[in-house]
Amino acid sequence: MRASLIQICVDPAESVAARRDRAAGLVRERTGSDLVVLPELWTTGAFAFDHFGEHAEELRGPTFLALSRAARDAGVWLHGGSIPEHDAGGRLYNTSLVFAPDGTLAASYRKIHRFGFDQGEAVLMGAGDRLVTVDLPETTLGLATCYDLRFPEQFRGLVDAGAETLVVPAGWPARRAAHWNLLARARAVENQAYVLACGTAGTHAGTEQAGRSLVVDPWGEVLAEAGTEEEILTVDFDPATVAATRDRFPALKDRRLGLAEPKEIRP
Ligand SMILES: NC(=O)CCC(=O)C(=O)O
Repeated sequence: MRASLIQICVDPAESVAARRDRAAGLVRERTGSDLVVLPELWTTGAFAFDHFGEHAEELRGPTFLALSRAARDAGVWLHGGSIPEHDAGGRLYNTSLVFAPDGTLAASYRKIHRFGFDQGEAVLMGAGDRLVTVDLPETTLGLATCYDLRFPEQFRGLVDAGAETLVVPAGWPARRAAHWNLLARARAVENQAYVLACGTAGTHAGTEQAGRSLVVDPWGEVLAEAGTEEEILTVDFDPATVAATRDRFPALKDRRLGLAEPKEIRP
């Protein structure tokens, strides 16, 4: 299976409309890949909180249409990264869109863990409450977005739902690049799954982006890693390695669920 991660540069000097056209063009050039992945909130920038409302779209808005056509033209599965979505009531969500090769929407996923503590995304956007997997002919994708990477229970839930390839679009900042790499590898090792982690390049809202997109195999080996600039990372991987790894080293079978609550021990 061939995956291409488009680590696009989010530069405030480029308009959202221009970046949308450019991203669609980059997807069209990936004919021959099975799966193409874009990062989190690449239209606005994940840290451009002040612009979330201005650039929010209904689910089937301009970015949806551009990505749907690009997926169809390229004949690829497309994880279109995420958009700032507004629902009918005007509530915002950080929503990922996955398209089938005929351009139809295969799945959408609203980011569950919002970043910012009491600021930014955490107060501006609503939280998703649904784990999402997507069946491709070769593998089952499990969806998560950026800050979700810090919450292993979400990934275990995806694995329990059948996920073998965990896809994580992100807008991860450069100052925590070491966490990005470590957490992506940890999620791959503990879940014995592929991790496709696609970030952005550039600096927006004063936040330098890490780039450093990576693909990790179920044994924790980094198959490919991008630099810090705009780049397309293309990797061939064998989805059958997930089952082979889980058979050879069946740690997932040794889980101890439903343990008793800790007892208070008095001296
Ligand atoms: N957009 C994000 O979710 C950023 C997450 C982040 O910076 C971190 O977890 O660190």
